[in-house]
Amino acid sequence: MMILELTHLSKTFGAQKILDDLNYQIETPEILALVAPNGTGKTTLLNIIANLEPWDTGQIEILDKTNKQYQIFKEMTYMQDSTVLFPQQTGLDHIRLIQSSYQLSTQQVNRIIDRVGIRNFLKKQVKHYSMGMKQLLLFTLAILPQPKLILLDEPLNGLDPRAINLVREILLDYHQQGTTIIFSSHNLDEIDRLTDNVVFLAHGKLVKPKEDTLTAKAYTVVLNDSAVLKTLVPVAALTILTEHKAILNVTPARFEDLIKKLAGTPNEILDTSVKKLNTEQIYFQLFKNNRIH
Ligand SMILES: Nc1ncnc2c1ncn2[C@@H]1O[C@H](COP(=O)(O)OP(=O)(O)OP(=O)(O)O)[C@@H](O)[C@H]1O
Repeated sequence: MMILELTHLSKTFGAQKILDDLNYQIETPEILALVAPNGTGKTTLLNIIANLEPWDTGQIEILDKTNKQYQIFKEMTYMQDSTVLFPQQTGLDHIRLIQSSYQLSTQQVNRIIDRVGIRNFLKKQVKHYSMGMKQLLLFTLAILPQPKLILLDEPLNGLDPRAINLVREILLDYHQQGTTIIFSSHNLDEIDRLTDNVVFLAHGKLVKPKEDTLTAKAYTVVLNDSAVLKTLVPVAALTILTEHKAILNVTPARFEDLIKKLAGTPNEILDTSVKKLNTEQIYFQLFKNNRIH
């Protein structure tokens, strides 16, 4: 069964092309992070997947059903931003609404409330919630039905480190039980803690960096005089750590070339370690000026 299938998806707002013949498939349960600069179209894409926003062309299938069938919401939930909450209602009112829509047992609901640890403020009206409290309520609402697919739009926003840890643990648990999680975030360190499965929305497409598509690797090298690298490596690709140690962001071919050039000289590279690029490094490669439009 296909969990999510996006086929030839396009969307424009005026002159701005948000999605451009985008194709993407998820076949097995995964945790997928969606990353792009502000205003690129992450929320728009999630809204379109949930059929809350019209799109121009293309098809979306969720668990082998078109997303135009409202039944998809039996198997999928979507954590949007806090504007979807009702300020006059309590947290508990929101939870009861989900409980009755999905016919969840009180035992299941209580277990999840306690796991997220939000019981102490559930009787307050949402208008009196802090941003983090709203986020935790929204998160609880999204996980309550234990769906097969959860979309989360910036779920970590406004959460303190303990809450972030908790959300991470719960998402990992759900994933282990077979739930697919797609979340957007600007918190790149947190993304790396949660998953190494990251897609970047760039030029209207979802770009997945694979080993062979990475144009650079980070090499940490030890040599006699690290300053000598300034004459051989583009400044932007070089971070000098100490007199003898530097980090190079260069392609494998360029690195090999450098080793050959320095071999047998007083500045021969004495030791090397290679690090896979983290999401932040890939982000800055893809979105050089933090803008793609
Ligand atoms: N209803 C709309 N009408 C016109 N333009 C819109 C509309 N909704 C969104 N946009 C534009 O589409 C672009 C993508 O917006 P979107 O909210 O999807 O970005 P995002 O990647 O989620 O951004 P952020 O990281 O800031 O949350 C933005 O330039 C935004 O101004």
